[in-house]
Amino acid sequence: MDIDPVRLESSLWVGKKRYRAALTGWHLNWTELDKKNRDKKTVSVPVSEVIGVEEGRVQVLPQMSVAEDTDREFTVFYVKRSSSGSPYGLLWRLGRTQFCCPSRDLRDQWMTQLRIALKTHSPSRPHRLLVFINPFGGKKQGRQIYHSLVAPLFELAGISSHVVVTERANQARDHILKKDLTGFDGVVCVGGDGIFSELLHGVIGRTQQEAGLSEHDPSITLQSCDLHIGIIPAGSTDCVCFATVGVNDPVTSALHIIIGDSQPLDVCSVHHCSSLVRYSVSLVGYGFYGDVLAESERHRWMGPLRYDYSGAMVYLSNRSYAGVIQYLPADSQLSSPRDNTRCLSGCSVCSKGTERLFPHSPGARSLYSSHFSQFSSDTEGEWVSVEGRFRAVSLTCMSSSCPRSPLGLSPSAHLADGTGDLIIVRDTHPLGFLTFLHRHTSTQDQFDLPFVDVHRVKAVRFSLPTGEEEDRDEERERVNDGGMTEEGKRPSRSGSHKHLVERGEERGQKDFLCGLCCSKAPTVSVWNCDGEILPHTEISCKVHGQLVRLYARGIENGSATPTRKCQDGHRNCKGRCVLNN
Ligand SMILES: CCCCCCCCCCCCC/C=C/[C@@H](O)[C@H](COP(=O)(O)O)NC(=O)CCCCC
Ligand SMILES: Nc1ncnc2c1ncn2[C@@H]1O[C@H](COP(=O)(O)OP(=O)(O)O)[C@@H](O)[C@H]1O
Ligand SMILES: [Ca+2]
Repeated sequence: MDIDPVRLESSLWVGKKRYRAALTGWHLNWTELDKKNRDKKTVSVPVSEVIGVEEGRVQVLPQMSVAEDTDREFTVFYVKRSSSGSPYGLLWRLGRTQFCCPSRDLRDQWMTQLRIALKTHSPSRPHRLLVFINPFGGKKQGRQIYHSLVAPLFELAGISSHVVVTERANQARDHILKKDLTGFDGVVCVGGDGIFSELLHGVIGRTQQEAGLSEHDPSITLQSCDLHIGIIPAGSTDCVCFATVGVNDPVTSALHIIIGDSQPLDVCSVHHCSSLVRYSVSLVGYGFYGDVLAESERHRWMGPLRYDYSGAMVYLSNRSYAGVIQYLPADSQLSSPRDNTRCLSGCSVCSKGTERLFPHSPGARSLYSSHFSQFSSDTEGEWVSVEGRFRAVSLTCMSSSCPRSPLGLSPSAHLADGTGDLIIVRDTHPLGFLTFLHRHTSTQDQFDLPFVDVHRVKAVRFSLPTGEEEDRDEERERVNDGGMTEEGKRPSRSGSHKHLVERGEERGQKDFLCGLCCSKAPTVSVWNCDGEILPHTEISCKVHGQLVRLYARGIENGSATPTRKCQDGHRNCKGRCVLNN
């Protein structure tokens, strides 16, 4: 049993009020005392959420400065939860309390003990970070967001950072793959899902290189990555941040990074023939989502609004595509995409996933993962095949919630359970499809429609129906031209973009406004892989459980995240009634 002794207790002043302050191993508490020494209200801060301790009365913004140092005062900075701002996740803010001690000696004791407690109880905090800013992401405010909101917090927490403002697409990915990363505890991006994806590819690629594993072999169990990834949201969709933190807020994310939170994340690898094409964490989508992305690339100047405009255009173009989907179902005893649960911080489904994946001590984790993970059984089971015409085919490893769809593409998906959710929207009339899309914006169940199916899966394959297979020469040409860089066949984002937009035009996707009046609709769509167009139509996907780690902790339970009504009509039961039955 852990013993949590009181290390220091004394009477301190905050402003004109007297407090009894106590530092235990795990918590810093201060209780207001009335004139008769009776307890009034107590503030309790876990040591793991203390950001920093400074001598004197200190302020941080606009820059760190000592307002006054009477040699008996010290200031404690900590995480303070604020309920305002978002109904979906808790905003974190920097709390600050200035204490005054009866003597300088006591002040020094408090400072020393607090700093020792921080070191002892927060061993996973980063000391040195490599930060990539995409100056063109979202509303182009990445630089300003980092320097005004994030850098002062890192400085306060004693984190040193090396900042790279990117000058081209893929610079962050290449940097992580090739440069010396000695001394860095983690990598951070300031931007959207695209720059995050660069970090994801860099970190996974580098880890496999160092482990001597080939990323191209779909049958291999990849090595999970130790280098953590942090996301400061400054992009257009910011889905990965929203789905792992619950809000898109730079200060909240910076505080999660500082305290060294750690959230494992499932990753889907996408292959074509025997080559890796890309990794994805949020969306691998064909049909509607692919078409929206292809169309939106033409309207980048609109910023984040490009997706709304393109979404409307693609909807009006009323398209469906023929295809053959094969999937390998996950164990339906463990969870289901329709069990009405939410993956929240400390999720028990994901914890069971961790036990299955890494049943031994943390030290044995990497050895175990490469030999015995559940994914040694990822090819076990019966493949199921579905052929038809589809409005949309989507695979997501997480809920993919974002401001546009606060509960996400699959509200009950889990961040780290080793599975993905496959959502199949068969061809239907325009009003039916509009109902499906519209339900993403409310708490109505988008899966409760006769033309929609959802399956929890370990792997998925997509091919064109016999007679409509992709032209092999065209495939080869695209791979050589746009999809990969020369070194080690790693996927290239920008190259593939332009090429695929052009290729899309050849395929009849000239302009959706034109598509509305043209009678000849294209026979194939493109794949949207976390906001990038893939250079292939026929792909196979495999989910790798907990392959990477983010500086996050999942969505905290305190937030009033609205859930769907369960089968018994309860709201916010979070599936408990279903699970209890
Ligand atoms: C009538 C109302 C229709 C509303 C439909 C809402 C459906 C929203 C689902 C959003 C899923 C988001 C999955 C995440 C994808 C991102 O990785 C990707 C790139 O983001 P970024 O790098 O920040 O640009 N974003 C998209 O592909 C946008 C999809 C938008 C679809 C409308
Ligand atoms: N300096 C740069 N110039 C051009 N493109 C860049 C640069 N840095 C990153 N990118 C690319 O920009 C794309 C979009 O970035 P992202 O940060 O996701 O913004 P958004 O969310 O607005 O799409 C990504 O594909 C990323 O690789
Ligand atoms: Ca998952």
